[in-house]
Amino acid sequence: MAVASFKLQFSYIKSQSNFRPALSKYCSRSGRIKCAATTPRKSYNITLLPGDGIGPEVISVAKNVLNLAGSLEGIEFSFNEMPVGGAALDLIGVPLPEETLTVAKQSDAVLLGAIGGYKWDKNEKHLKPETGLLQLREGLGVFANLRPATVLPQLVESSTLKKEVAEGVDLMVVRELTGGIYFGKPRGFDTNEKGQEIGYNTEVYSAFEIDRIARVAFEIARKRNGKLCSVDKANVLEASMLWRKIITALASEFPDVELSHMYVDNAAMQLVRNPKQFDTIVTNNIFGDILSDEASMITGSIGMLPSASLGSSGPGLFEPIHGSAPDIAGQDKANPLATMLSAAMLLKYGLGEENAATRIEMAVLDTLDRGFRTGDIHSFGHKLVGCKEIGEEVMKSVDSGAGYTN
Ligand SMILES: NC(=O)c1ccc[n+]([C@@H]2O[C@H](COP(=O)([O-])OP(=O)(O)OC[C@H]3O[C@@H](n4cnc5c(N)ncnc54)[C@H](O)[C@@H]3O)[C@@H](O)[C@H]2O)c1
Ligand SMILES: CC(C)[C@H](C(=O)O)[C@@H](O)C(=O)O
Repeated sequence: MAVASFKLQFSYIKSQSNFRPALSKYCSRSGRIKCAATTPRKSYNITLLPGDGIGPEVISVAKNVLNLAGSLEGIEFSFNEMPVGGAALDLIGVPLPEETLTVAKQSDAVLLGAIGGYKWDKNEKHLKPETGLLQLREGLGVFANLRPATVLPQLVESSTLKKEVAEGVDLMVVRELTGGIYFGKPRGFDTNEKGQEIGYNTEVYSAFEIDRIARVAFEIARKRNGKLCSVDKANVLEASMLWRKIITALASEFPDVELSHMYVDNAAMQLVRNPKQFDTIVTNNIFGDILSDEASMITGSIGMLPSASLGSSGPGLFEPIHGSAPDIAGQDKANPLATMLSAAMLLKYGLGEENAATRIEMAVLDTLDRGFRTGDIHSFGHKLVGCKEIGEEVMKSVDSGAGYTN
């Protein structure tokens, strides 16, 4: 089937032509979320953070695709590759070196692979690769994490859900990324009154943090299908009670958006029961982490889901939602499509280069149309290839402009 006919498959993409001006309107009103570059430029500095495990493998092919799609649109990139996570621990002794954060902050956008691995799992908290990633998100101030989950017609068979359940699923998880239990204090280890060891964390949200992520989510829902589901645990947690109160109060500013609320346990169940009921989901940091992994599997594989993390100023951070996959690292088995689609989000949300982004998206669809699959999305009758080969196939599709009509 022709790629062009699938141009609307990524509805988060479809909505972008409307989304960006809407975001700009939002920016000028509240000044709380970064707008992509307003003055078109043709030369950008990109910080590449390959990280650990399959991170370097997926970044290597995504970088080539980004470069080629950019060059076809007259865009030049200069890449600065910096260490983060376990790679930085091994090299410098900390999971986020100061220089990495400085270079990232000075760039136009940041593309990250993944961090983490068995080697560092027993490290103290401040020496864990994951701590480096959280410091990076905090340091860049990227509070809004957009995780689109779209079931592509080519991959319906790769979903573990029945065809009729998975087909046509197209949702966006808007995850709050710099607050909640990930960052809340007090936290730590101690001993209780019985002399037993304890570990504790704090789920805390200010009205300000809820308001700013909710505004982003309402704007996104408005430009998609006008449905926003706020997921919380307001039957138990005070932080969720405030979350629900603030979001409910905000709804009057968005009369065109149909707001609903759902407890997270029910949402987890509903996502596999009837995922098509969801359009845009807004939720806190930890629920968003879990629900987006769950949503990824509806689409066939966690190796398909990209993400964009945006703040009120400075560069955005773009990364696949998967981890470093130590079980397949170094074996050329990783699916790099999530990272390529993250590169497309970088072009679109981070730089305002919609045409180059569309070139990548269409090339991914064309490659799938031509039957190429990595192991995680492979099904009968398709060509099983590795990370490098599917990367080369996507490059061919970008080069030929298959499915791309400007
Ligand atoms: N953003 C990040 O960098 C990030 C996200 C999640 C986990 N992690 C870290 O990654 C490490 C491993 O975590 P995990 O195993 O829980 O999650 P994971 O996402 O790395 O892997 C889960 C499963 O999905 C598979 N998988 C993941 N990405 C894939 C891809 N692109 N292609 C094919 N298969 C893929 C893996 O092989 C594995 O079986 C941990 O150290 C964790 O902290 C990092
Ligand atoms: C590695 C970890 C810190 C991270 C998170 O929990 O946010 C990961 O699961 C993700 O979703 O990017």
